[in-house]
Amino acid sequence: MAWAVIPAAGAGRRFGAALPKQYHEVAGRSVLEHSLRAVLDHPDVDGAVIAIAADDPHWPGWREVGGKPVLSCIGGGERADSVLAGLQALPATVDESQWVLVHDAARPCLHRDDLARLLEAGGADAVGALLAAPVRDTLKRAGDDGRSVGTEPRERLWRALTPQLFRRGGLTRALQAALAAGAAVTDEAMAMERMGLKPRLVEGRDDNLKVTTPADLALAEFLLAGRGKGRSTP
Ligand SMILES: Nc1ccn([C@@H]2O[C@H](COP(=O)(O)OP(=O)(O)OP(=O)(O)O)[C@@H](O)[C@H]2O)c(=O)n1
Ligand SMILES: C[C@](O)(CO)[C@H](O)COP(=O)(O)O
Repeated sequence: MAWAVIPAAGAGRRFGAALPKQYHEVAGRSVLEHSLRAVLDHPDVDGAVIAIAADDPHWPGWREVGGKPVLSCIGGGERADSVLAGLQALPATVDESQWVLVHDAARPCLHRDDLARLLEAGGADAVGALLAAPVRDTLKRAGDDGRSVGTEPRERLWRALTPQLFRRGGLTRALQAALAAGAAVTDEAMAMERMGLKPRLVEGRDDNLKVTTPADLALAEFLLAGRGKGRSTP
């Protein structure tokens, strides 16, 4: 069994709208609600803690979604700070050894099959696991003039997605160590890697996109509407 931590305290600067991207509506629900329901829909997920911005006027104040408990906490300046705050806000009944799923509020298109495979593979792994997608495009290095100065080898390169699945205690300590060292960790696996651990890569769908710019919102709308308007991920 697992709990989820949903980092949802970002300002959405690259999205460039007054309303933070996690609160924009797609396919009948907010981006945040789709992302939350995508993890809560799994029978082995017991509840969620959502890290929101201080004084977030858009936070709906949910106490339960889909019959499962939803807690909230105040996030921090960086995503890692928000995730750590979420871990610390988990119920005391979620002990150190229990699995925690960290899933971006900005990833509403998580497919149930990907979540099921992550929970199965990660739950059997000593370290934990993350959804990721193999790089399938040629990668270019840009020069100062905006021109290609070379091609990067892409063999064995993967794009990290979320959810990422780690045990509460180990992830908490890894994030605390990274933040204390002033290390910029952009995902949970990176914090674990800093501790010398090797999380399992679980291949996920390319359409598990992170809403970052307005164009992503249109694509998320298309994907989610195609799965049934306003329903959880079928
Ligand atoms: N201090 C932060 C920064 C980000 N996030 C969350 O982490 C996820 C991924 O971050 P990103 O896509 O970078 O969101 P923003 O930081 O809002 O976007 P930007 O970098 O464009 O401002 C999002 O669900 C975002 O809400 C968070 O909880 N706390
Ligand atoms: C966690 C993440 O979504 C994995 O790809 C990504 O690192 C978030 O990065 P962002 O810059 O906070 O969007």
